[in-house]
Amino acid sequence: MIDPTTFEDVIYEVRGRAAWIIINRPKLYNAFRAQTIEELIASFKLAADDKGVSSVVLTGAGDKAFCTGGDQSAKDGQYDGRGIVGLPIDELQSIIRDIPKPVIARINGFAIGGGHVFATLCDLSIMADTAKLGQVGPKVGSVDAGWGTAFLARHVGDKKAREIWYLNLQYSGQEALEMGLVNRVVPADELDAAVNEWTDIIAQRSPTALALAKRSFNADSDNIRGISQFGLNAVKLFYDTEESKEGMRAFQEKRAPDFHKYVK
Ligand SMILES: CC(C)(COP(=O)(O)OP(=O)(O)OC[C@H]1O[C@@H](n2cnc3c(N)ncnc32)[C@H](O)[C@@H]1OP(=O)(O)O)[C@@H](O)C(=O)NCCC(=O)NCCSC(=O)c1cc(O)c2ccccc2c1O
Repeated sequence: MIDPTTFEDVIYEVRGRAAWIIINRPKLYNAFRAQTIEELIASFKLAADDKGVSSVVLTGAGDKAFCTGGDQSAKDGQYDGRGIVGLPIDELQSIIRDIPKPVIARINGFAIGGGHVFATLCDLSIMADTAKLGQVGPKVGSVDAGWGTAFLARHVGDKKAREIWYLNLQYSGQEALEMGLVNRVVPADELDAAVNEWTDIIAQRSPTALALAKRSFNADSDNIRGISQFGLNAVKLFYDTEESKEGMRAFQEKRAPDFHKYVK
């Protein structure tokens, strides 16, 4: 039996017909550690099993960040929990796809690194005009190869996905909208109203039709799950290298990383 009141890193609330799953580590810009991922998985299981819930909202606490990916202060090579890289990140990514209910990313601030991948995986994304999206993997010695790369390219096109991963720029709501990465951009103070409007509409729709539509969209990209598993196993080896650790240390020490000696 999952008891969300015992969660430390995640707030789980049912608001009307929508389950709100809120990453609650605002001081760390809602970066995740292993425990956060476990609580997120548990939250999605609760939402999946609750017949009163017709959609899920994934978001971050506060106004600074949606999620900025793996907690670099909890990482020394691998992360600190179970799973291939010390995070059951693949289980969480799978449940976002497999839950037979639409998942809406409420992008209230930075969606960076693994947070960017979550936003990519959600069925729909509504973004505040003050928020920013971007990838940092090659800047910090990491990569989410699969959902983060190949699935991103399905949304924004191959060239744009490569730009996002190779240059690690940050993109505004308007740019994210233009590249097809989000569905809607609204003023920050209208974000909740926009999310509620969509969860209310979804609550009126046939749950079975929605579940079948979601499964059919997923079927066309399910091969990426295999790429993702392969990528995760490769990243596990990468995390133990000095090259990857240089990226992580540079972020922690607030300096630019020096990767020059690793050029192939
Ligand atoms: C989000 C930022 C662009 C914000 O920059 P800004 O300059 O505005 O603010 P600060 O950098 O000073 O950040 C404020 C404050 O928050 C802390 N913080 C932010 N992000 C993190 C984080 N991820 N971990 C720990 N702490 C964080 C920061 O240290 C500051 O704290 P102070 O105490 O000093 O005030 C910028 O912060 C940024 O780029 N953050 C992201 C950094 C990052 O490296 N993210 C992880 C990338 S790797 C990853 O997420 C990942 C995800 C996956 O899904 C994977 C799957 C498979 C394999 C690998 C994966 C993987 O590696």
